[in-house]
Parts: sequence; structure tokens; C-alpha cells
Amino acid sequence: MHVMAGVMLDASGRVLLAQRPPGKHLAGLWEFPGGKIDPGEVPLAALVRELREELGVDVDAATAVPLIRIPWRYGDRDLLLDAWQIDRWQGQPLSLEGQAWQWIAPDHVDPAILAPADRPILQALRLPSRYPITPADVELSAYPLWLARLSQAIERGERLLQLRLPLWPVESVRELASALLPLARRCGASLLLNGDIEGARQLGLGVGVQLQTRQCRELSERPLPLTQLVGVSCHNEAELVQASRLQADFAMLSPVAVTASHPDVPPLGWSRFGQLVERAALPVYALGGMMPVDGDRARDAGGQGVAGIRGFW
Ligand SMILES: Nc1nc2c([nH]c(=O)n2[C@H]2C[C@H](O)[C@@H](COP(=O)(O)OP(=O)(O)OP(=O)(O)O)O2)c(=O)[nH]1
Repeated sequence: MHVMAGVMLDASGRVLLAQRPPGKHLAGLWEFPGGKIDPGEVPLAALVRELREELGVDVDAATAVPLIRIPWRYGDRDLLLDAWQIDRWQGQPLSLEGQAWQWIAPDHVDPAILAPADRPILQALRLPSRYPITPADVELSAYPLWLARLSQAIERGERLLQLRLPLWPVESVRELASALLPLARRCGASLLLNGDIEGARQLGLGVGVQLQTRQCRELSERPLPLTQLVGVSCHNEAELVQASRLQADFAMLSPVAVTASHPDVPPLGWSRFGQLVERAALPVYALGGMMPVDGDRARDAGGQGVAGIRGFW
């Protein structure tokens, strides 16, 4: 079942959510307006039709931008939820089918009110397209330099940053995160600690964790509340499946291209990256040999964007 969902954003960046009516599948949960494609119907035409029927708005299909596609299973019902971002339409939304609806800032949406398949769509909307990671060879003596660099990165607009500093004692990485936290919270940025779940728990809001592949395999549930980000490092389809089982917010998939750090690992390439993203039920960043300019390529392949070290600082 191919279901189209319209992520309508108003001029102040709020998104329109509709409540599923009583008596229907997932009754009471909130969703993005849209619905099933009729037999023989073109997907975008179905979205335009659904938005006209449900809300009385007219959308020009050419202005809709693909956001993310989520394959999902509810019991015995398999669906592909195909979400498109819509910034322009004609007419004021009206509740033509009696559904309750609301405009709400994506950051204020409690994921628990959404239909489960919509939670990764909300994350795709919230997450940025760039994910810089600190270089692995940074010595502890460079603490002041990296405190300054990370502060500048947040000030210039980075919203997702990974502190991966394998040469540092874990306490020093936590101290760095703690020093950056007031600025990060003010700017709405998240600092992800590599592998340090306990540190993320202690530091709270504004700090998340980037799980290593081994940790993801060993965990049976999401290690942090929904208010703190959980990313997972993945290399194949099984790991992406496990990442969404854990209800991670996103995955990094690597290596997409040849990297200086692992020159002997065969890269996935963009076509394989695209295939794996297509089957993944969460936003996926491309990692490995990526530069910021590869962001468009990653998005064309269905990804959320690019993660990397070189070229991001
Ligand atoms: N329209 C829409 N459907 C969604 C979303 N998220 C989500 O899980 N779904 C599910 C709910 C339904 O199982 C399925 C199709 O939705 P629909 O809106 O066309 O279906 P419907 O109410 O006519 O379905 P039905 O009860 O008549 O089978 O997709 C979403 O954001 N928008």
C-alpha cells in the first residue's frame, strides 16, 4: 500500500498535523494529511487530490519536494509512507472530512502523539542536512582550540555535531560537551557523544549519543528518552533494520566513497547507498569520503544529507 503524506509548512515553519478519526486504523493518533494512491493514479496526483478532499487546498504538484519514504509494517498491513514537503498552496485549510487539525512547530511535536510511521518523518523534518564529526587524531592538548571551533560551528548554524575524540579520556569529552551546552541549547543544536550513553544521560537535553555498531547490536531498546537524539553507525541493511527497531532518530551509513581512514574497505557507492536508504525506515546520512558539497547527491539518493570530518570545519 503506497500512501502519500503532505508535510505542509507555513511561513513561520509550523507543520500541519491532522488527527485520525475514531473507528479508523490508528484512530486518535496524529498524521500528515494525505492518503492511499488509487489504482492507476500517479503518486503526486494522489497527494494533490487528498489535500483537496481533506483540506480544500490546491497544491501545484511541481512545487512539492520529496522529504523521505518510510517502509512500515502495522501488524499484517505493509505500507510505504511517501512524505513530500509542501511550502505553497492556495486556499485556507478547512476540515472537510471532520478531522481535527493543528499547526505546530516541528520542535514542539511530541513524537508519541504521531502514528508510529510518522515519527521518522518528523525527524527528517527536524534534522539538518549536515553532520560534522570531530577528527579522530585530535589530542587533549587541543581542548581550547576545539572548544572554540565547536562554538563557532554552532554560532554559524550547525545543528548536529558529533564529539568523537578517541584519544581523550571520557571525562574530558563530557567536560567539553558540558562547556558547549549552554550555547547549544540556546541555538537548538545537539551534541552527540560517540558511544557514551551514560555521559548523554548525565548531561541531558541538548546532548545525544552516536551508537557504535556493536552497541546497537547489543541493545534491545532505545537508550535515551525521545527528547535526546540517538544516531547509529551502520554499514548494511541488517544494521539499518536494527537501528529502526531501537527507534533511533537517524543512521549514518558508511563508507559511501573511499576514505583516507579505511582505504581497504570497499565503498558502497551512491547506487547501493540509494537502495539501502530506500529500504530504511529512518533518516540516513552518507558517511565516508564525503565533503559538504556531496549533500545534494546524498539527498538525490534519498538520504538526509552528509556526515564527515574533512571539509566540515
Ligand atoms: N494519510 C496518512 N496515512 C498514514 C500516515 N501515517 C500512517 O501510518 N498512515 C497510515 C494509516 C493507514 O493505515 C494508511 C492509509 O491512510 P489513509 O488515510 O488513506 O487511509 P484510510 O483512513 O482511508 O484507511 P482505511 O482505514 O480506510 O483503510 O496509512 C500519514 O501521515 N498520513
